[in-house]
Amino acid sequence: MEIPPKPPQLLLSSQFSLQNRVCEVTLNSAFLSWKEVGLRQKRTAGNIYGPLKAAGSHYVPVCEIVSVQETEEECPSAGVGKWQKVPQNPSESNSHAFTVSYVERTQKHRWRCSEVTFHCTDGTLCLQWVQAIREQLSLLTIRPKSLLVYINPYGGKHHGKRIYEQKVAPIFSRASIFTDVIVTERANHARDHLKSEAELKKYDGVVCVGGDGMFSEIIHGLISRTQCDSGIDQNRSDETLVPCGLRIGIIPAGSTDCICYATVGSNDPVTSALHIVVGDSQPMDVCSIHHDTTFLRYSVSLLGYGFYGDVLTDSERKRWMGPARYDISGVKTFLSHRYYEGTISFLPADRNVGTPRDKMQCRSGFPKIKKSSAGCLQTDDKQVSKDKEIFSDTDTKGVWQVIRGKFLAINAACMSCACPRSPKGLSPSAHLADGTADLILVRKCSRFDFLCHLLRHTNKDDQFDHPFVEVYRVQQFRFTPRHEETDSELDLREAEGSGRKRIFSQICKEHSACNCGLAQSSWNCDGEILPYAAIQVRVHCQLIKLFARGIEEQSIFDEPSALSAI
Ligand SMILES: CCCCCCCCCCCCC/C=C/[C@@H](O)[C@H](CO)NC(=O)CCCCCCCCCCCCCCC
Ligand SMILES: Nc1ncnc2c1ncn2[C@@H]1O[C@H](COP(=O)(O)OP(=O)(O)OP(=O)(O)O)[C@@H](O)[C@H]1O
Ligand SMILES: [Ca+2]
Repeated sequence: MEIPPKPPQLLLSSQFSLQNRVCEVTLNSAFLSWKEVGLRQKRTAGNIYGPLKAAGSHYVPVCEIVSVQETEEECPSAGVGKWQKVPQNPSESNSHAFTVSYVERTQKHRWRCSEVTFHCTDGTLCLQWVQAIREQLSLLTIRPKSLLVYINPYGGKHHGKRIYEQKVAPIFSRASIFTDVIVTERANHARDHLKSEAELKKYDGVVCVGGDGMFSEIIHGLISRTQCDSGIDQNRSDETLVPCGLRIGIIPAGSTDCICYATVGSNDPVTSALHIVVGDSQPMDVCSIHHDTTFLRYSVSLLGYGFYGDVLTDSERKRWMGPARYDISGVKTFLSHRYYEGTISFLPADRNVGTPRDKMQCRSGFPKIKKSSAGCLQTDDKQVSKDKEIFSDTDTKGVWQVIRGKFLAINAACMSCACPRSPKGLSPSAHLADGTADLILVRKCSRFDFLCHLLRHTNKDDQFDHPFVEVYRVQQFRFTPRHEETDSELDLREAEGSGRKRIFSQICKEHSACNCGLAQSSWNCDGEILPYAAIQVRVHCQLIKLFARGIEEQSIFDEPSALSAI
């Protein structure tokens, strides 16, 4: 039998003046609330974005209070018309106040730091309230007290430093969070510092101010450090990696900001800062990528060969353009319409984690998938080639599948990859922490068809609903470009019934322009180019944690049912 939750314990209740109106203010272990005295209570859902309101009542969850401070009262100085500070000593003054800063939800999953100031004539009462609220905040042990912050001054539009100083640092200081700030001086500065120098015991989390590339540096530093400390060899693709202890916060200041957008729902620095302050925690899957026995990189967002690899390769030469480089290179790559041949082998995920075609988007508070079910799936390394038509629930479990073909794009998304350019992302139903990635294969098709597919990244239509697009939820996969294919993979191509003569393995990087089928693309790994085309990829369930909570469906405090529970 489920034990009903204890009702919140009433801690304080007093009358204060708020904007020249008398309010009844109440603090219990769950909420700070206030309502105007004399107003008849009518229960309504109130403002859909604001704190919970019921006809003049306001409820702020204690866990969303940023801070509380005694406020220096100001009052008009007689005759002069100037405002003067009132002395702090209660005997010298009859006006006292305290200010509560709290999270307020606005549109598009954005959070703001709002303030409410309560006034009264009793200084001791004010002090009592400040202490009581602070005591409640001190019970929230999930909140970080000390953070290590890395700022990339050259990410996105080069605004990282300014964004941190003007929008984020004041919020951290209001929440009494201690910070050590490092402005990076070169690429990989943050990664190398985290890997070997940083005194991680001093901190409750690491914050990166920058884009996906900067986040990638942070996870590489933290994951490598954790494996090194635990004696794990990252070059072994079959190793079970040790999860990182420290949470990571992302202050978006990059060009795509996909990881921030897909885990918070917006790319707004203030929202991210507030998620850090309240101590949110969102586990996240990470892919490890190997070339034979060499570890290459980790990926959390997009691992893309073909189209997205070519966009990135071209855009790197245009870094000076800032975020616009991706659009220019995108159009150029689209027009070149290159396809690439190769073999994809993959190990399908358990069916209990859903499919990429279901409409179950990853949202905050969704039933969490237990790590054991997704992280420790049994694998059967038998290579069996099958066509997608004969896949079924029973015969694909634990069995490697092999697909050969000509592809415009091969994309693996460990999460939705939602970003301002593509608000639903590359795989709208991919989950942040289920131990799987969605493998999207876009076969050779006409330019027009490919454009239709790309357009669906920007609207509500199903981007997988094309005959030339296949999508699989996988735990592991490997890719072999055509010139490195083994005899059995080439046999498979012959078995496809093309009837053409077998073409022997041949390295043909120069053929990128002639579209003869021997061309080789590069992998775009979270915005970095991988040095090999032949790779093995494995998803590690919940290897890292973010200061985030996933995208909120809508404010839970907007629900009328939530009101009756109070
Ligand atoms: C017709 C409009 C179609 C628009 C389609 C937009 C789809 C955008 C999907 C973006 C998915 C991003 C996934 C995240 C990747 C990050 O780890 C990585 C590092 O930050 N960013 C990129 O690689 C940056 C990748 C940025 C790719 C931009 C591609 C733009 C394509 C434009 C094609 C236009 C065709 C027009 C024909 C006239
Ligand atoms: N001080 C620095 N000088 C030069 N490069 C740096 C510095 N600090 C970090 N970097 C590198 O800059 C690259 C890009 O940074 P970042 O990800 O912040 O911005 P972006 O590429 O504009 O955005 P996005 O990755 O979202 O597309 C990262 O790969 C990082 O390694
Ligand atoms: Ca996932």
